[in-house]
Amino acid sequence: MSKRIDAIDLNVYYGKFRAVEDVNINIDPKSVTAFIGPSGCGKTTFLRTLNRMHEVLPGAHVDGKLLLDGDDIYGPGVDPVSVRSMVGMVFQRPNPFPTMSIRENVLAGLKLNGKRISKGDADAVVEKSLRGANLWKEVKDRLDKPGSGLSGGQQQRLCIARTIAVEPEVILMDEPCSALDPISTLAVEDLIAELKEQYTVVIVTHNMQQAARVSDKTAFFNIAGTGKPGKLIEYAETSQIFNNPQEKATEDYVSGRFG
Ligand SMILES: Nc1ncnc2c1ncn2[C@@H]1O[C@H](COP(=O)(O)OP(=O)(O)OP(=O)(O)O)[C@@H](O)[C@H]1O
Repeated sequence: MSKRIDAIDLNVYYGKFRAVEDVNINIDPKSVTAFIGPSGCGKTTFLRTLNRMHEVLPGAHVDGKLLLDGDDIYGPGVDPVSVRSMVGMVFQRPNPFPTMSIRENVLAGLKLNGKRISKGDADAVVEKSLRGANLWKEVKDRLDKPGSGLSGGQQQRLCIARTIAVEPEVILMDEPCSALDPISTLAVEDLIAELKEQYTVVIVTHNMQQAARVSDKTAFFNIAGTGKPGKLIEYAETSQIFNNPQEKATEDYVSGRFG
């Protein structure tokens, strides 16, 4: 339930504009990897290539290879929908479906994938996913109430439960705590530490303390100037990136000298 990711010479475009240039990175299964870097350096753009979400925009495309346990997700005949069921995504703002109950929200991804399951199996998926998202105890007595009635932090954990319910191999998180208060942030960070026991987790964060707290490895992206592509500058153990970076740009960024 956890796959390795290898990007090989990956370039990412919006039409003719190359937003991210020549990324080579190897991400281990059952680990947390943080993407950091200044605004506009392509963190989110690159993250969205990992489950083929990037290409849903008109003109957006990639070249290079993106291997999931050795299989190129951009290979001929690969169905992007099946890629997205293996590689789930959690967004910046919690986005539960507002008219659906908590229970329906957890099951929404499965239904979208066209899976038909019995009530008993659905109950088991709901409980397992909410437990996996550290939310079960808080909501078990109100599963039929709207998901939108939860706090922001609970809603984000509900979105994580919805992601887990489809049993992905990889979970991508795009600034998952940026709309949350510190206590909810801590709950999601604790959860990320648990998720890596089963999944490959990749998180974009602007919060360097958060990257230092939750990730095993950190990738620092940078951009030379407006209109230039973002590049992966340095990728290493998180402790090395923060305590002993090899590149001056990394050191300047993590020490707060720019960005
Ligand atoms: N839909 C789009 N169409 C065209 N260009 C885009 C689009 N989305 C992003 N870009 C451009 O791609 C580059 C990378 O943007 P991206 O959002 O990936 O950076 P980021 O590092 O995630 O930034 P931030 O930290 O501000 O979220 C930027 O130059 C941005 O303007």
